[in-house]
Amino acid sequence: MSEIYWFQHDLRLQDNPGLLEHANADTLLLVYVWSESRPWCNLTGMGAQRRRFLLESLSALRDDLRELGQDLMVLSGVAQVHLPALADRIGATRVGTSLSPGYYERQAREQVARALSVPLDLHLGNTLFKSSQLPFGSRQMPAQFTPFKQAVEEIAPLEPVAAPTVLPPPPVGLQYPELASGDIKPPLAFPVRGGAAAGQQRIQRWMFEEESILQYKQTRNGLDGLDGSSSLSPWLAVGCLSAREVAAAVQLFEQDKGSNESTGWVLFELLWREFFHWRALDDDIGLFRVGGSVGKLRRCTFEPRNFARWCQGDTNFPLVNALMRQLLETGWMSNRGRQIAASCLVNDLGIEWRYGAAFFEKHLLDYDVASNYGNWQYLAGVGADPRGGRYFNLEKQTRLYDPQQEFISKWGGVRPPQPDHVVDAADWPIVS
Ligand SMILES: Cc1cc2nc3c(=O)[nH]c(=O)nc-3n(C[C@H](O)[C@H](O)[C@H](O)COP(=O)(O)OP(=O)(O)OC[C@H]3O[C@@H](n4cnc5c(N)ncnc54)[C@H](O)[C@@H]3O)c2cc1C
Repeated sequence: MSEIYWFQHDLRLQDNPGLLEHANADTLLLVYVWSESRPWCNLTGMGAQRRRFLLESLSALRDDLRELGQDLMVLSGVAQVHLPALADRIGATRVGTSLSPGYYERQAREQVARALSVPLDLHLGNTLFKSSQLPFGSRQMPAQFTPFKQAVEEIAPLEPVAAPTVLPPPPVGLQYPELASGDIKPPLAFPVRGGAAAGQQRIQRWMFEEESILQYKQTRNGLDGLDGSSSLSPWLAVGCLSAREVAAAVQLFEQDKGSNESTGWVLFELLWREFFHWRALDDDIGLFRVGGSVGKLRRCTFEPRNFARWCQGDTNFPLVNALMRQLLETGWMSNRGRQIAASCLVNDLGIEWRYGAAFFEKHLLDYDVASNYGNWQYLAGVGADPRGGRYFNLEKQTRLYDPQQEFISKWGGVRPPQPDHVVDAADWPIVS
């Protein structure tokens, strides 16, 4: 009995129930299919730092698998071509993968399932809860966060499951292409490396050694560096860590060292992640519509020069320039930074939110379809925000979060002034 497990956003051995489901096969082929990002909103490809982090995560997973006598086949292209061909070649009786939100992810799964002559089994993904634990029916996911939180906050997240200690061997006679070797280094300003071990080390350091979690509520709005918040999202996004492991680590910390508002706030933020994940499953293509899943339109435009200036950190707003330069160099921006940069694009520059979301998608180390598009919709007032959008006054944000302008100065945010662009007939607002 030969089986295939298709890794997607779950690049780990520990707490991977989907992988465990295939641990009793006679032979097991482990595959990752790297599909290049689709061209979208005038953008193509993946930013250098995001690509580096993903490559490191794949390489670390492959090393972990090799210690168990297994291997990881990393293929470029589309899953619905590779997986059926491999399944036929090895005579697989079933293929498995874990659930990830997202319209394109669903389409890819369905195309694979149609092209296979054996079943495609779908396992628990990277969420705190499984769908049967949610107290609302599958199509009645709350539209806003507060009712969601109230409905789930008493439910205990699932316990993480241990990594397999043995795995079936891979089928014989297959070629494993070399992984591309990255020549990009992690930036000094945000020195994180992909891989499950690096993610676990980050939990250990931030929570248990430095106990920074105890001050999280006071420090989480900082703009720079690694330590204001957990910085666990890059590992969560590619699945080197599961949300259940992070929740379990916080609970262990609370048992050992005590809880306070800050420790509870990390769990609260994980619920935001959870909310956007379940919403994205419901919203499907609605996540990418200009008016969101509810079709709420706001007046906006697409002015290419202003968009280019925002992307390059060359606007008339020093704080936003610094944030965008930080993103370009490191693949990182703090939560407060993302809110400020997004508000600037949508409110100060009047540009359609999806262009900003697509730029974040390209560059963020922690790009996650549900959290990225969900947060952008929220900011733009076409998503889950009951207030119908957020405006962050840039002068006030600078006074509050960069009063000495150290962050602006570090990232070269002060740019020479530029004349206003001439508005021409091509600048009619987009209304649908
Ligand atoms: C415009 C915009 C785009 C965003 N895009 C992404 C994205 O692509 N991927 C992503 O993981 N997060 C995204 N976020 C949410 C948030 O900014 C990041 O999760 C957070 O900054 C990650 O840093 P951290 O791991 O130190 O988080 P912490 O503050 O330490 O929080 C712990 C965990 O809680 C979750 N979390 C925290 N805040 C949020 C939030 N607002 N929404 C959802 N989950 C949250 C994350 O998994 C995070 O790792 C976005 C926010 C905005 C405003």
